[in-house]
Amino acid sequence: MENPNPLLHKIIPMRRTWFNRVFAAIYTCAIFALFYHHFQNLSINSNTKISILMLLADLVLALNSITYQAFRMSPIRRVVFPQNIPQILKNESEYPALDIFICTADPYKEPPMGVVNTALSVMAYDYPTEKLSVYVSDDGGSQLTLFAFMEAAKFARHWLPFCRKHDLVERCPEAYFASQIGEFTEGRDEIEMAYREMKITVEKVLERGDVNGVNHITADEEVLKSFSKCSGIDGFTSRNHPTIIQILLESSINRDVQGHALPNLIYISREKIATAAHQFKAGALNMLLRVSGIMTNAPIILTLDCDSYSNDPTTPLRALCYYLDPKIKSDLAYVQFPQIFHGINKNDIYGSEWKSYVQINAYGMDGLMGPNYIGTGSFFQRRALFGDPLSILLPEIPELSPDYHVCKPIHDNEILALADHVAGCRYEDQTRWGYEIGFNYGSLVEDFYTGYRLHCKGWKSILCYPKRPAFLGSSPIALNDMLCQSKRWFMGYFEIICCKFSPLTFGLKSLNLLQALCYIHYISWPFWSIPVPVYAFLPQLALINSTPIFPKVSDPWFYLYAFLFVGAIMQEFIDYMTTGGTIPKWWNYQKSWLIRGLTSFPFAMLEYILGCFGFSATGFNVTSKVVDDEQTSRYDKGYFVFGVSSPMFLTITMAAIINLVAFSSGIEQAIFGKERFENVCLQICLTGYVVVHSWPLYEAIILRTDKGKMPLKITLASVALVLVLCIVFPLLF
Ligand SMILES: O=c1ccn([C@@H]2O[C@H](COP(=O)(O)OP(=O)(O)O[C@H]3O[C@H](CO)[C@@H](O)[C@H](O)[C@H]3O)[C@@H](O)[C@H]2O)c(=O)[nH]1
Ligand SMILES: [Mn+2]
Repeated sequence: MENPNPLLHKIIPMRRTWFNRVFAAIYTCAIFALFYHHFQNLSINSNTKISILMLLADLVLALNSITYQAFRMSPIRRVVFPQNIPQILKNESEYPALDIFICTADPYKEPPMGVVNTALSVMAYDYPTEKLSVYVSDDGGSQLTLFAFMEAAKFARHWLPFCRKHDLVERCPEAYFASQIGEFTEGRDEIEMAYREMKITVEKVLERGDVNGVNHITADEEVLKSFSKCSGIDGFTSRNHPTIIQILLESSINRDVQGHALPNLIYISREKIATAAHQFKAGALNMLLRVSGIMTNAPIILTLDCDSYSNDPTTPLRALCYYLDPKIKSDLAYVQFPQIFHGINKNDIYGSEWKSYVQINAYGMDGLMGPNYIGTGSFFQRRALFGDPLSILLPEIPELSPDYHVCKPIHDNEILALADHVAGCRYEDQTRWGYEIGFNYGSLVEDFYTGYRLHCKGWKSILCYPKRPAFLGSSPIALNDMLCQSKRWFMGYFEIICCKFSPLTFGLKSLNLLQALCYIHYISWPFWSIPVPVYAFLPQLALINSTPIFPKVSDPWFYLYAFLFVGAIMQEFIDYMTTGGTIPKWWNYQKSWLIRGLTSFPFAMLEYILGCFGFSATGFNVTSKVVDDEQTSRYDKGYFVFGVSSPMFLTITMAAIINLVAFSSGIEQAIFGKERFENVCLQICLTGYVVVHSWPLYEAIILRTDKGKMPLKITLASVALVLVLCIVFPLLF
């Protein structure tokens, strides 16, 4: 007999929880002891300036470590059983509709073929086709992206049946053709040829920067019409143009080569004028929320970055395992899949996996109110973007309400006119969009902020972490790109700390305490710009000047320092290794924190402060997804890619140099007995730790000759600045 309530999901608590709790208690006590020691020191020490700086640094580290424990109080893992869904949903028509949002912003940083691949991979989902709608938002307002999508719509007619026929797992064409070399699949050669042809055409057009003159375009009148919208207007730029909506595929009309329905595919570039704030990605998402509301109004929405293609066609069914459970659905805002990247090198030299963020901490929040929203790979309940779980907040027009039933076809003139209206750049003026309805404005990490605000309203979220990654995205391989990306995030965190809804005030009141501590942990990341530079320069400069600043080996306080340092590192190490990490990756992740602490964090702080005084405008600088073969090969071999003369390289080069100097000086002092080894032991150990981490820098400064090495300008400037520091230090302290 069939089970009326088949099992869809299950929770598995993690075994280490008790150990975590005991450790948290001991570690917190040790931190309090440290501050006792600090204040004792302040009252007797002659060198108060150094002590105050060290105290400040330790305060930030303490806040970070204590809040870090919140993630470890009740971590859980979950399992889903999508194979049981057919017992509940007997017909395809019973499946809830799914609207998929893909955002892109610049055809030169985000190559249209990449965006097209993402779209094709989700159009081919194992899900009733008539229920799928893919909406592409193009903030670049580019005819090149539109052109690529017109080609993709034609290709989809072949690609979707091909995936279905061979039951492919890999449904992103580029990834499929790259992975299956040598295997025989019937019809593969033909379809690969069609794909390559499309790719060449699109790339040629991109190179020329213009679609006019491509032979088969001029033949098609419909196509001409939409392009004339893009380019026929005087002064048309990506920042100044009317709304462009192009229905590329309509499920009720278009068929694939086997006569099956195709999903809806709609291209939209919202209206832009120079004087209106367009709110970056959050603005784009809200526009998509409205346009999709008018056209299909699906109850479930998947948001994707242009580079996160689907790596598993069953993903929507996994999300459905939660949305089909009425007990869970009532206050479930989103099901978050982790952000996993392809193309990261073997030992992940930049720590780009963000393992603690993506995996370890996410399991921890999942046991509380749920993981934070990370902008991509998230299945939202549309209703959650309108008010709290108990009371719905209705938008200005009834057609935008999450429970409105659309009864006209997409191409209907009324629908199109209304869609055009709600995509207008003045539409949101004097409305609650971006503040109480939809995705939240006010932070460069709109994703994090939106998830946080939803949790504050009482919504929950769930982490779905299947073995096979559901999505794969791209991650920067040039160090400067990576640092600029983190800098943008940290500026976003600053905006959140300082806003009216800061987790430090509003969050603590509205959330469960542990969940609030998790959010505080993240928003306190930018303050790493205090301890890392302090610990990277101060003990070193003091060592060069033979000034001991930590307790000596015979002092009992020495063991406290040792415990705090080793304890923190070991906790991370255990977390890392028990979630499938390797030792080199863990080591590099440590390094990445030191690097960010000297670059992205302080630069974000500086830029944020300058911004407050009106000296710099904060903006969403899109991360480049262009693949540079030369850089990639260097990165794949495990080398840092410097190359450009970025000011952010100055601080890390300075730290590398000064630590080397201090380390040699410390060893010399110890050997020649000027300062007894036990007095400066901790300083020498710390300096040695940084020196070992700085190896890639020494290599890039001295040994490398390739284009990715450290520019000579940066090295010379750093040496000069280090000299200045060495001269100034004895005068100041
Ligand atoms: O004005 C804009 C700026 C960006 N985007 C899109 O936003 C996405 C993310 O941009 P990206 O440059 O890749 O930023 P990342 O830092 O890699 O993105 C991470 O961090 C962002 C918040 O800073 C989140 O929105 C993303 O989901 C998350 O992957 C891309 O698809 C862009 O096309 C827009 O649509 N409009
Ligand atoms: Mn990205």
